[in-house]
Amino acid sequence: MFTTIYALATAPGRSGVAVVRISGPEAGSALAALTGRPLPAPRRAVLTKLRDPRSGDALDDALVLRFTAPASFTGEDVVELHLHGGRAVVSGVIEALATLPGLRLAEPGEFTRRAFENGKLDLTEAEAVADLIDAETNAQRRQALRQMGGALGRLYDGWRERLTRALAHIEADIDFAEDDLPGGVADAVRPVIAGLAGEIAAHLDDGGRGERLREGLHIAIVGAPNAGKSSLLNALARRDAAIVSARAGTTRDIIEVHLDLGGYPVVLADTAGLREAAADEVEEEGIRRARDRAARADVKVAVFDATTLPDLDPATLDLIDRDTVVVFNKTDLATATDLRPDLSPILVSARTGAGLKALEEKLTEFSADRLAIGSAPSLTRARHRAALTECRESLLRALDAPLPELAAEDVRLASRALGRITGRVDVEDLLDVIFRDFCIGK
Ligand SMILES: Nc1nc2c(ncn2[C@@H]2O[C@H](COP(=O)(O)OP(=O)(O)OP(=O)(O)O)[C@@H](O)[C@H]2O)c(=O)[nH]1
Ligand SMILES: [K+]
Ligand SMILES: [Mg+2]
Repeated sequence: MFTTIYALATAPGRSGVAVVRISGPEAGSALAALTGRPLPAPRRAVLTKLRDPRSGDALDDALVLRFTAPASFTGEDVVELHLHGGRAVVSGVIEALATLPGLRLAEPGEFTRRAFENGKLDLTEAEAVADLIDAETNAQRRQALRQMGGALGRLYDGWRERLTRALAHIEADIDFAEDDLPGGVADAVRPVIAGLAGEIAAHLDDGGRGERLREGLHIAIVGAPNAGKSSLLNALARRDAAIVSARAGTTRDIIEVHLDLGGYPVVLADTAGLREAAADEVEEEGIRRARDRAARADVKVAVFDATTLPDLDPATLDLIDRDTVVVFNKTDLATATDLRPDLSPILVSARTGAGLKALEEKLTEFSADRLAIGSAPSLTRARHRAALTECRESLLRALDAPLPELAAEDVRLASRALGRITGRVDVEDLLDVIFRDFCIGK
């Protein structure tokens, strides 16, 4: 039997309204203890006085709402207290709840975990709840909502069903086999397994867009010292995030800002200027980090100082590849900027703001290309990727198995790997890891 848990479900701090959520068998009696009145009808908001059950002290005039099991988010009896969002109101109610028997403060993610354990959500849907709460851009919200609606879970469950039928087929073959039957997987099942292995491979081969969309596209600004990288970062972020100075070698650490580019999440990084002769070991380390970040970035912005044209910094030129946007900066000072059309440079001035819109549009284009989600749901977590890779490997082994018994075992393993993604098979060991990422009250 579950204990009854409670927590502030809204962000801590002063607010217009704060919601305290209670879930478990004692939720109703906790509400009665606070109001001193009979329980209101389920799903009906009622305005009522809340009092400390020990002292009778008035705590708030609150809107209260209850849901009865199993028709609630967690599948248990649930009470929501919509309080005035003052610190003393919230702490008074939380302290009053702590004195009631059978109640305790919820752990991070415990409400959602209970929803999973009570069969209200599969694991991919539970993960999507966390993603929706964390969503900062439109594209992230769309992906989270789709997954929360069960799109990903249905895809994996559908695959699992096909495997279950294939397995039944193989097992029937084993049971009814004549002695002289050829070994391995029967011809009827072979295309089913091969087809599924192919679909999983295609699903895995999505360039990681679902995972990237959750985390943001990593864009690194690179270039020679004083090219104006930090100035450009500040202009794009519309705030003074990085120090700008006329001294070459100003930036050492990586400075990150989070941007919303046309609905796509981007992590834009400013880096140390690249040069051979670093002034000291700190700058040297900065340059090492810059190169490392450039190598790991999804997209690079290579910044050149337009006033030195036609000379272009060779170290920066070296980094240009198909994932690079080339920028000529300081065009407010330069006259000849029509050089090197082969690089398709975007002409900007971080100082005047000229060309920044074109640069933003170009980066939005890159983001859309790498993050846009198609009609099929994309996998969103390394956990899913690992399980799907394992599933596919088992299927390929099944196709090569010399005996139907061995093929059956591989198909069983494949099905188990899929079941662990949605939580259809035993996943007790995973739950702590998955729900650890949630905060208290979710
Ligand atoms: N006129 C003009 N000056 C610029 C422009 N962008 C940057 N600057 C100046 O160029 C100098 C260097 O700018 P930073 O943004 O610090 O250059 P950086 O590439 O980050 O330099 P490091 O961090 O040292 O590698 C500063 O004096 C800026 O004010 C621009 O578009 N026009
Ligand atoms: K500088
Ligand atoms: Mg800088």
